[in-house]
Amino acid sequence: MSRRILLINGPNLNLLGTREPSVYGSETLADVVRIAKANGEKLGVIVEDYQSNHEGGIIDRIHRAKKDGVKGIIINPGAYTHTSVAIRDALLGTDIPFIEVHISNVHAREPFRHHSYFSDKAVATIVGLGIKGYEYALDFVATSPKFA
Ligand SMILES: O=C(O)[C@@H]1C=C(O)[C@@H](O)[C@H](O)C1
Repeated sequence: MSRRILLINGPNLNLLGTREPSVYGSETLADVVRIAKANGEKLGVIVEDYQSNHEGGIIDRIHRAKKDGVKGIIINPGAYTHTSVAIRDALLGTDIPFIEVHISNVHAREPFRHHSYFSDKAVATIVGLGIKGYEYALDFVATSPKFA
């Protein structure tokens, strides 16, 4: 059975394409999802996608992923990166390995963006590579035994 991978994007990432293009680029979230699903086909994995501006929705989706047999999560928590113990706990509580992705280089931005509640528990973090970061993450999640 194909490996199931969940792509989660947090708040304001639905605005990609028009949101601060100098920081986040001009591609849309639909572009990110389309590319991920196409690459998933090539890699022989099933890519599910979810975006929410609400912390509880993200938590509930992570809980459901466990039940659904998702083997890996690629998550850009958006601003919740810097605030959400609750989403951290959902990932730890379901024990699904994950890669943290940020489109921008958060370490080169405002100090409050330098801390993540996720990075120490992530298999890997990819920051500053634009939406390409999602592609690199999927390549790894689809092929690494860490997500088998
Ligand atoms: O670069 C990104 O993808 C992250 C996206 C956001 O929405 C910000 O709140 C984060 O601080 C950075």
